[in-house]
Amino acid sequence: MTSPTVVTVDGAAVAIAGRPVLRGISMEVRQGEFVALMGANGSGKSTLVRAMTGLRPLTAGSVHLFGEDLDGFHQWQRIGFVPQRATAASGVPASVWEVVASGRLTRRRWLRPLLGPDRAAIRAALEVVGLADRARDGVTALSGGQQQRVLIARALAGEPELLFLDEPTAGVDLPNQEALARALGVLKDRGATIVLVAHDLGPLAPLVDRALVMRDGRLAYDGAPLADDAVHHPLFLESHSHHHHEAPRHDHAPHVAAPLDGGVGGTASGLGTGNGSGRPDGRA
Ligand SMILES: Nc1ncnc2c1ncn2[C@@H]1O[C@H](COP(=O)(O)OP(=O)(O)OP(=O)(O)O)[C@@H](O)[C@H]1O
Repeated sequence: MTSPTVVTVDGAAVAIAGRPVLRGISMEVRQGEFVALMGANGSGKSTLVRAMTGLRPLTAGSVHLFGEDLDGFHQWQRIGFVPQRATAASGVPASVWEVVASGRLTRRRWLRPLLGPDRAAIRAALEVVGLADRARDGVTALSGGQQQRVLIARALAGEPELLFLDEPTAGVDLPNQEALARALGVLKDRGATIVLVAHDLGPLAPLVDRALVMRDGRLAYDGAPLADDAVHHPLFLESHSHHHHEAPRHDHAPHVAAPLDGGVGGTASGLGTGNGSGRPDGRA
């Protein structure tokens, strides 16, 4: 049985200051999938995640979350989002507990005190990221990698069914990357759907069901996870020009074998497509 689709992007385009940044993006994410969104700097990964969460308006196409058009979407308590290069320490100094508790806001009634289930969810989220013993500490006392884990815990405290993370491992040391991978593994085991932007997968690699690789604002690959070094294949590197004055032409997109060429709508769920036939180097 196929799992329901939780994210559907259809013909999406985004322009920033008149410049096309995303073009012709069509893809789906199914319930319970762990999808890695990869590609070179500036290829449009963050913009796509922002478009999928309604933070960046589309200039064409549509995004549906849980089958509902983003324009009318209101079930935000089902969604978690950990933005790029966010620092848990920005603004007023707060304790680890307070930052994680703020992730519970979407589940609480307005101005009601934290209830038993809220406290339990916050404690559980801190356990998952391995910071239960640091709850009372100020976030500024933590390392960058630990702060990133606090942000993951904040997203987990909302008990999201669908979690977006933008480069959670960037600038994070290996032990913290491993802790993060464990936390995301717990979430995956609970059945959550995860869409994660990453440059290199590192310890996250075993969790990834499917990779999407972007190049110049387009999807260049959708299929079985790639080895980290394959993503640096010339096919996925940026074109020489960073200016996009010309109308995009389809024949500029790298030709990658199935599964992108496969199904109707150009999407492959990755369920049952993991035969390696979509490797950019053409090797099966
Ligand atoms: N707010 C903005 N204003 C102007 N240009 C932007 C803005 N946000 C993104 N861009 C441009 O859109 C393109 C895609 O950027 P985006 O951040 O989505 O790429 P990315 O793949 O996430 O890159 P990185 O790995 O560096 O974060 C880049 O050329 C970037 O300069």
